[in-house]
Amino acid sequence: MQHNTQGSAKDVKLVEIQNLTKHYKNKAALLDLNLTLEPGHIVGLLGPNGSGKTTLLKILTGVIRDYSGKVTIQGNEIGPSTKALVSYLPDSSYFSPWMCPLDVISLFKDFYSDFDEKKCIEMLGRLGLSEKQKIKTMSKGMLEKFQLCLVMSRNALLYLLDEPIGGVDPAARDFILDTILSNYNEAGTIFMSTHLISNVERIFDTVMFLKEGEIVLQDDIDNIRLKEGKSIDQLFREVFKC
Ligand SMILES: Nc1ncnc2c1ncn2[C@@H]1O[C@H](COP(=O)(O)OP(=O)(O)OP(=O)(O)O)[C@@H](O)[C@H]1O
Repeated sequence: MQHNTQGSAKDVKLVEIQNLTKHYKNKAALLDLNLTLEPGHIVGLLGPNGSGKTTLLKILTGVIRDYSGKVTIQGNEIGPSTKALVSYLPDSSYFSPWMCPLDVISLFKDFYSDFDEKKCIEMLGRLGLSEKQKIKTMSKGMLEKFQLCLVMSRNALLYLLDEPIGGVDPAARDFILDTILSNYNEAGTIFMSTHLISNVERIFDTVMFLKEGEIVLQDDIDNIRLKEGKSIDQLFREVFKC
């Protein structure tokens, strides 16, 4: 696998996006977006419905390819080499309903050299999930927990999590967030979208607000709280008041 070898490691950003624009037919979902992510951060990607969060995550994953602008991960344009660096939790399930976790784990083991099977099985147990329950019989929250176990069991450089706790009951949310915190590769970065800001903001060190495909705020969470004197949830409600 070819990875970028140009420039010093210090110069190469984990994620670098320049002038990214994505249209669906004639509607812009992302508009001339510029963004840099450094390793070792937990970044919240926040914005109202339809602001472009899923589109941005899908572009970084390589699922969406028809865009303009420059998008690189570790200096490499999005492609097979970057897919190996990225662990992606999509906003919906892509497994066959007849499969059980053990079937999917076996696929992940074959597909990703950085996948830690033992870690995944341990995590399933801690979250109270059975290795043999068919996907089609799982509730939305159970399936979300299972997908999260898979994604967090990779030793990736970039974790892209699209609304990871949307279907999880409130009592389990903190447990899931702690599962995320204690299972990611700390040399990497988590880039996470969520609408459950008050539940999740404690784990972010940086947040960005996306509005109609453009970044309208990006800052360190402590700076925001200091400058604004309010929580991220409160600020979000003010900025995006309907
Ligand atoms: N497959 C598609 N075809 C046409 N338009 C799309 C498609 N997917 C997304 N869009 C449009 O692109 C814009 C951004 O959508 P996107 O799903 O990225 O937003 P989002 O911020 O993730 O929203 P949500 O918070 O509701 O999940 C929206 O206007 C949406 O209608």
